[in-house]
Order: sequence, then structure tokens, then C-alpha cells
Amino acid sequence: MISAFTGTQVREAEQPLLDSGEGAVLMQRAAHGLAAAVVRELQRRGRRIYGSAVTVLAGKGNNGGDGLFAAAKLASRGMRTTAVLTADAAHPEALAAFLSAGGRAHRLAPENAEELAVLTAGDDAIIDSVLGTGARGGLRGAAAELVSLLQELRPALVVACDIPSGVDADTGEVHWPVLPADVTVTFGGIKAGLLADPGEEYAGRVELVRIGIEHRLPAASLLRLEAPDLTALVPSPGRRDHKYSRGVLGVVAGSERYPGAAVLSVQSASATGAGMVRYLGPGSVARHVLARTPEAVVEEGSPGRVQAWLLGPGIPDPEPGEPDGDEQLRRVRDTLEAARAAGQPVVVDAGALGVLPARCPAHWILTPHAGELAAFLSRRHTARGEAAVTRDDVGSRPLHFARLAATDSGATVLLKGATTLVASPSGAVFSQSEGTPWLATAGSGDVLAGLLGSLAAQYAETAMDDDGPFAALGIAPEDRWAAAAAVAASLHGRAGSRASDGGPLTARALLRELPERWPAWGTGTRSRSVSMTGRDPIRHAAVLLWHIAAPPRAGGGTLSAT
Ligand SMILES: NC(=O)C1=CN([C@@H]2O[C@H](COP(=O)(O)OP(=O)(O)OC[C@H]3O[C@@H](n4cnc5c(N)ncnc54)[C@H](O)[C@@H]3O)[C@@H](O)[C@H]2O)[C@H](O)CC1
Ligand SMILES: [K+]
Repeated sequence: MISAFTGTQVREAEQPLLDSGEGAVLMQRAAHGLAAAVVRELQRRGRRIYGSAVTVLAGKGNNGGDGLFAAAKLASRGMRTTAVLTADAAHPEALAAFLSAGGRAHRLAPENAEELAVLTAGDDAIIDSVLGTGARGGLRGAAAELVSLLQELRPALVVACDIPSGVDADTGEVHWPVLPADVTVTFGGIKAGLLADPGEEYAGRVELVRIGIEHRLPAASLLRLEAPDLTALVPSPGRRDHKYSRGVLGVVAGSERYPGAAVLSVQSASATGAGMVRYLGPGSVARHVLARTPEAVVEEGSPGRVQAWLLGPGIPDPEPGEPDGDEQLRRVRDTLEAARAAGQPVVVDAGALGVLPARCPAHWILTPHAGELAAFLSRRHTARGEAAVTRDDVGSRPLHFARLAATDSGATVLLKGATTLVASPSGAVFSQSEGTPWLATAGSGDVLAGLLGSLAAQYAETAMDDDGPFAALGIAPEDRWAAAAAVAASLHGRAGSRASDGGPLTARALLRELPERWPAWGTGTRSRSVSMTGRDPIRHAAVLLWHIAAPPRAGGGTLSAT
């Protein structure tokens, strides 16, 4: 699992070392890691180090200091090094080291921004160390002009120091202009803004350099599941399981207008491990569902027992002033009441988002895209006399709004996007980015909803317990449903990338890929049969031992560490 932190968390972890006079040592470690990353990246591209040219864009703070010290190290390896000082001051020791290593420095001004942009763009590498975690807002004045020009000139290689300048380290919010990086070398802890859009888009590959503060970091502000986590978390049945104990999902989806969403979500749920899917909806839609998924059970009256629900795909939004006008929406509302009483997990998608009560439990997982989240928040805000939220607002601050929706509603919120964010009402967030832009296609969200519903049904009985697989990974009880949703987002993204292979994909192709690699993920860390037979003492002891042997880490995850 990858852990990411806010800039403030990292700075607080640094502070005791700064107080005890070790700031210079930290900076040397950071600069060393940055210089090594530049060398590696040039070598990877087949460039000679000796004689190649690098320019560092250096701001006045410690971020600029890191960049200048790194450039000094590169100069000592025979690189031609130039510094563009973007402020009227620079880190004094770092500038002195840079100059004495043979570097040339130019002070940026409005009059020379164009000339310096042209000079710099032809270099083999640019280090962006204008702003780091101490930034307030984005680039301004001549620095903004220089970066805008560089964007157009498309430099060969950009390495961002700690975070691309202009990206908010805490939120991923972007203050334009930002120079898109090929690699971001980040220090001490991965910054949350590198794993949340739109910042993630500008970060390129993220490399973490350890500087000796990692053990001081608090609980992560953002988490990302990796392949070994999926292996531990993807359900697989035990020997004594049967279709009811595997997890039964009830689905209220589809309408005369959008029957396809019911077809796709039921098919997806059925293909991804649910023991059974019970479908509730209009007869004409049910016929389509059965034609594609004959194993589904169509429920005419009140359904048999289910472990979880999926509500909403293909159900239109409620008409203002007439929220119960639609037959399917009435089913959704009734089911929500019954599910609340029964404590069942519910996946809430599309039209069902419009009929939620003011407060929801954390095991209700909402799956909006940006537009749906804006509408969801706007309904709540305007009811309280607060300002509405637009789709653009959500697009520019997805982490903020996903968190806000979760804390405000009490539900877990999965915000779909290039990077999918899952916010727990506790404030914890998972970020999954395995997908491809080709996943933005009709029906893709219905497949995700079916997959998540299927997982919810399989997880409902025992997986969330303190001896279950989420606990074994150190995930706090209040964040386990968010982690479950992150599993779905990750599997969906991976399946999409495989189905796409760089080209267009359909929801049907995605459906074919989903179960394909299932055996590779679900190596069976647990058996659901415990829910039928009481706790299996051997397995219980094994999970406990595992838990003791590998206690949850505070931080320490890496995308790539040096
Ligand atoms: N503290 C350490 O020993 C280490 C820090 N590392 C690196 O340091 C930066 C954080 O450094 P800091 O000096 O606190 O902040 P910045 O370099 O980000 O720059 C702040 C600097 O710039 C001014 N400023 C703020 N916003 C703007 C703006 N929009 N435009 C222009 N100028 C702005 C502000 O007044 C400050 O003077 C961290 O990211 C690491 O790169 C080391 O990694 C480890 C040791
Ligand atoms: K930077």
C-alpha cells in the first residue's frame, strides 16, 4: 500500500530535525536523491551525463535550495549547469555551492523571460524547483511567463523537485501555469497532491527519496492499494461455501429508457464472484437482463435474502418535486429504508443518489462522477442556503469535494475520474489510478457499480471484522468500506487498461477482462465459510499471527524509492 501525506504533515515531521540543526543534512539527502534521479533518467534515455546540459529553475525557498544543490552535484559530474533564479533571493549556501561547482546563474525578469525560456528549452533536462511545500498559490509574474513559454516549447525532460511548482501538495489542486513533469522526485513522504487530480496529471512518474524523517510521519492522509493488497483483499470462496454464503447481491437498476445499465451491472456482478444476483425492475428490462445473464434471479415481489444492494444504474434522476414518481425510484427508496434497518451495505449510483436521506451509514457507498457529485452537493448545500457546487469546481478540487461529500453525508464516496478517489467519512481517502482515459465510455460506470456491489455482498458477512483481511492490512474499522470500494476501482481500472491496450474499449470488452485475471488476485487469504460454521480457529490464529508479525505501518509506502 502506498501512503501519501500533506505538505504540512511532512513539514511537521521535519521540524524537530530542523530545530536540532539538521536541516542542512536533510537538504543534502534531498539534493542527492534529486541529482541521482536526473542522472538515471538521462541514462534511461540513452544520454551521456558528461557534457549534457541541465537548467534548474530555482525559487527563493528550500525547494530552490534542493534544486541548486542537486545542480551543483550534477556540475561535479561534468554536466553544463545553468540556474534561472526566479526570485530576488536564493538559498544562499545552495547558490554558493552551485556557483563554486562551475554553474552559471541568470536572474529572471520580465524582460528576459522569453530569452531564458528559449535557452532553457533546448537543454537535456530541466529541474523545476521554484515552489515546494511552502508555496502559497501558484507561479506569478516572470516565473509564470517563463513556465508558460516552456510549456509551448516542450522541453526534453522535466524533473520536478518535491512537487511540480503550482501543484498544491495537500490537495492536488493546480494553479496554472504548471510545467508538466516527466518525473517528480519527492522527499520524506509522497505528497497527497501527487496522487490526486489534477496534480497527478502533472507529476509524471513519482519517486520517493527517503531523507530520514519517515518514521516521524503520522497516519497517511491518502492511501493507494497496490497489487499485493489486491491479492490479499480480493475474495475467493472457501471449500464449504455455497451460493448463498458467497454473497447475494440485490440489484435495483435500469428503466424503460436505460435498460442497458441493468444488463451491464447485473452481468458485472454475476461475473465477479457474487454467489447470486437478484434483480428487481420492470418486466421489459428484466427480460433483457435474463437474456444476457440467465443465472440472475428476477424478483417479482419482495426479494429473498441478500447480503448487499446495488441501487440506481440506469434509473433517471428524480423529477424535482416528485421524487417518488418513478417505479424504480420507489423501489430504491423502500430498499434504502429496509437496508438501513438491516444494516446492509448499499452501493448507490446514478438516479439513486437523488433520493438519499440526509445522513447515511459508512457502509453505503456512493459512486458519482464529477457532475453527479456536484449535483449531490448542490442539493444539500442549497437546502442549507449555501452556494451550489459546479462540475468544474469538483474537477479542479476532487479530493476536497469527495472528502466533503463523505464527511457531510456520513457515506463512503467513490468519485469516478482518471484517478478515482474513495473518501471515507472519517476523512481517510484512497486514490486508485490504474485506469485509462479509454474507460470514459458508456456503460463503464455500470460495470464498476456491478463489480462493487458484488464485492460488497462478498465482504458483508465477515471481511470487515477485526480478524478479516482489511484489518490484517492495518486498515482502521471506519475505513474498511472505503478500502473495499478502492479494490473495485483498482480492479476496474486494471481491467480497463488491459481491455484497451492503448485503444478504444467498450463496456462489453471490459466485462470480458474483469474475471479473466481473477485467480491471479484472489489467492484466498480467508474463507467465507467461517460465516456459516463459526470461526475457524486455525485461520483465526493465522490471521492474528500475521497481524502481529506485520503491524500496520505509518507511511513508508513507495512508488519507487531510492
Ligand atoms: N525544511 C528542510 O530542511 C527541507 C526542505 N526541503 C524542501 O523544502 C521545500 C519547502 O521549502 P520552503 O522554503 O518551506 O518552501 P518553498 O521552497 O516551497 O518556497 C517557499 C518560498 O517561496 C515563497 N512563496 C510562496 N508562495 C509563492 C508563490 N506563489 N510565488 C512566489 N513565491 C512564493 C515563500 O515566501 C517562501 O519564501 C520542500 O518542498 C522541499 O523541497 C527538503 O526536501 C528537505 C529538507
Ligand atoms: K517544485
